[in-house]
Amino acid sequence: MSGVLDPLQEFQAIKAWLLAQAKAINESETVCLLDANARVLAEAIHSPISLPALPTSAMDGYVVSKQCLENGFPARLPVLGTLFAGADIPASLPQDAAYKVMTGAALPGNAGLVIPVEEAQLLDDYLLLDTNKFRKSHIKQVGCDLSEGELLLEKGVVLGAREIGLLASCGIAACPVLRRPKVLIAVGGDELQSPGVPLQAGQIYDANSWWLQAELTELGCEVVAVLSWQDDLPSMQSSLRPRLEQIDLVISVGGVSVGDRDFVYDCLQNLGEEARSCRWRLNMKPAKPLAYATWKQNAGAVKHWLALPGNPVAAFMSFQLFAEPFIQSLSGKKSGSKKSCLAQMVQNVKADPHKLLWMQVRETQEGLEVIRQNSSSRLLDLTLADGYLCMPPNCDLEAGQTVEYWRYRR
Ligand SMILES: Nc1nc2c(c(=O)[nH]1)N[C@H]1C(S)=C(S)[C@@H](COP(=O)(O)OP(=O)(O)OC[C@H]3O[C@@H](n4cnc5c(N)ncnc54)[C@H](O)[C@@H]3O)O[C@H]1N2
Ligand code: MOO
Repeated sequence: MSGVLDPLQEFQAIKAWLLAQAKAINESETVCLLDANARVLAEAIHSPISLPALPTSAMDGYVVSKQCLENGFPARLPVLGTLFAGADIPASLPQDAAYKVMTGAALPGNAGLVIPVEEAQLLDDYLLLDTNKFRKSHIKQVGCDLSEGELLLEKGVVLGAREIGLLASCGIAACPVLRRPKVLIAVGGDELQSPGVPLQAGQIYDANSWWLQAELTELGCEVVAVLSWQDDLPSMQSSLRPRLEQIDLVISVGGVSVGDRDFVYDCLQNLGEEARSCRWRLNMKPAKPLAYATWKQNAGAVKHWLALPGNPVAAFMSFQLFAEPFIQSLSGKKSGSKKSCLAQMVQNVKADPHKLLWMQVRETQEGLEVIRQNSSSRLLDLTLADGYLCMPPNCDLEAGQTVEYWRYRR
């Protein structure tokens, strides 16, 4: 793909090709509403009931029948009792009397008007209806919020508080959701040490498996295991192979470049006869090297491997640009793509003459500010940033210019 296309087109083409490989996992399970948060709906859901199911008072007040209203005003009506939410409903309202009524109380079919307490005139326990001023009935008619059979949620919707509330309001206690993608995290390098353990000379702390677990959990994946490989191919293969049966996706970080001990692509090429693998060195910074493989395991299940670069910021950007949308597709999410925002630049920023740059940006009162270092390893930049923007080669940015950027989830 490279060589013919400019860096932005090349990036877009690779991303589109990768996303075309990520078919939604087509297995579902039923979960109760409490466990449905952040899950992806496996089927469209229609309302089994109308809301409200009966005419209902929208106010605390007095209710009179349609016949009362036809009788005309002025009228002086005795108040026979009170209708409460959840209590028994009279079969019909009388034509010459009123009831006191509370918000949410179901009403008989011939209810014509609810007069809110604040607007009602009472004399000696009689309701006085002496004007024609009542413009609103304050009665919620059957199905005015939802009618039976109405589409509530489409397949692929990610369930959150609003969706769960809607389902609960229709009496739905459990719903079908797609199985979460099962992901294996693989990081490696002889230099890696776990946080919490003192470093030996030449060692560094493993950062990648940690942010990656946080990202994957937030995206609704099941992280099946976190493996750390040593820098030799046989041990890498022997630690990974037994795990491949039980996963949908491997995300590896590191070992994908051209170093003497970068064995990840060798691993990708040895995943079985039907395996297909690709590697790229994109003309961009960060997130230059990338590799991908897909293969079928014994039972025919399709598996994927996304190999991201080891430099932590490069890996993080590679995750944002490729892995996150890939996982959204795999998860069957209806609207997986990150929405962009617009803002005005605070300062001038020089583009690279040849490469596409992904720049970390911070939102300020004055506008959008670029965090200038654009380092592939400085994780501090990510914590200072609110998002990132794309600078194609030679496309300098000027102060005051409106630019598109993508915001991090938090
Ligand atoms: N001759 C070339 N060398 C390099 C190129 C190139 O095009 N030609 N590309 C550079 C770029 S860009 C990147 S990005 C890196 C990617 O290399 P790898 O994916 O093979 O990653 P490693 O070599 O394993 O590690 C790179 C760097 O990141 C540190 N690292 C690795 N894993 C972790 C981790 N889990 N937590 C924290 N830090 C980690 C590792 O120690 C290295 O410093 O290649 C360049 N080289
Ligand atoms: O992607 Mo490397 O991606 O510049 O550090």
